Amino acid sequence: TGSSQPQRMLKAVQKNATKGDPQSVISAIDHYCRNKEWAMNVGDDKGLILDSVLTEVNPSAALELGTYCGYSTVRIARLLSPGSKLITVEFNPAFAAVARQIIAYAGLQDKVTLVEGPSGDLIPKLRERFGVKSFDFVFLDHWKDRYLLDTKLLEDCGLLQKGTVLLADNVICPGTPEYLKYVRSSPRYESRYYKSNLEYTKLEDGLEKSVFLG
Ligand SMILES: COCc1ccccc1-c1cc(O)c2[nH]cnc(=O)c2c1
Ligand SMILES: [Mg+2]
Repeated sequence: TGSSQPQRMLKAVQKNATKGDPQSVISAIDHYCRNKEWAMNVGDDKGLILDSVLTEVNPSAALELGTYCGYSTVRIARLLSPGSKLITVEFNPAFAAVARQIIAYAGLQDKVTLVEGPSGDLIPKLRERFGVKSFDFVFLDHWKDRYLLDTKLLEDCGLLQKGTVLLADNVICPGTPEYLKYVRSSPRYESRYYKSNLEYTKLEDGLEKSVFLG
């Protein structure tokens, strides 16, 4: 049996990036996925929007749903202020194993806690396990049919506070219609669409930024 795509991505990072240099890890993954093998990282186009929203929010407690190989984990963690933390949740153990190595290669392991398991089971345990009061920023990039369920779960667990920013990937492709309808119609959210491209393609995709109003 040969290597998996995540393992090939890790090899590309180890070959082409500089240990401890997050930007080189990001560039190595983007180069590999654009020129060798497409992969479902948020990518460089949408990544610039993620960077700008992240910089604006400057969260002390951030949550990512859907780690995959850790590309957006590295993009987020590299911009966190000292002492700020990112918790990232991944269901697939093979993805998590590669992500841990890519996050460590970037030198960001002290800012990131990777938790393996289903988001629906883990979200209610984040407070007791990690002492999280609430999140300032949430990046949704996992199963599209979990976006709305997990958003409601975060609300019900009191893990969102007035001003918390939710940023959702893939709201056009593959698409998250129920989630969009909810955040755009609920009086509890102020929502805005950032048009972009599906990673490494010319197809449309975008990010939806939704501020929780409390
Ligand atoms: C497995 O489908 C891959 C794919 C194929 C065609 C179009 C989009 C996607 C896609 C793109 C993404 O950024 C994604 N992000 C997170 N979880 C996903 O399942 C996901 C899927
Ligand atoms: Mg995505």
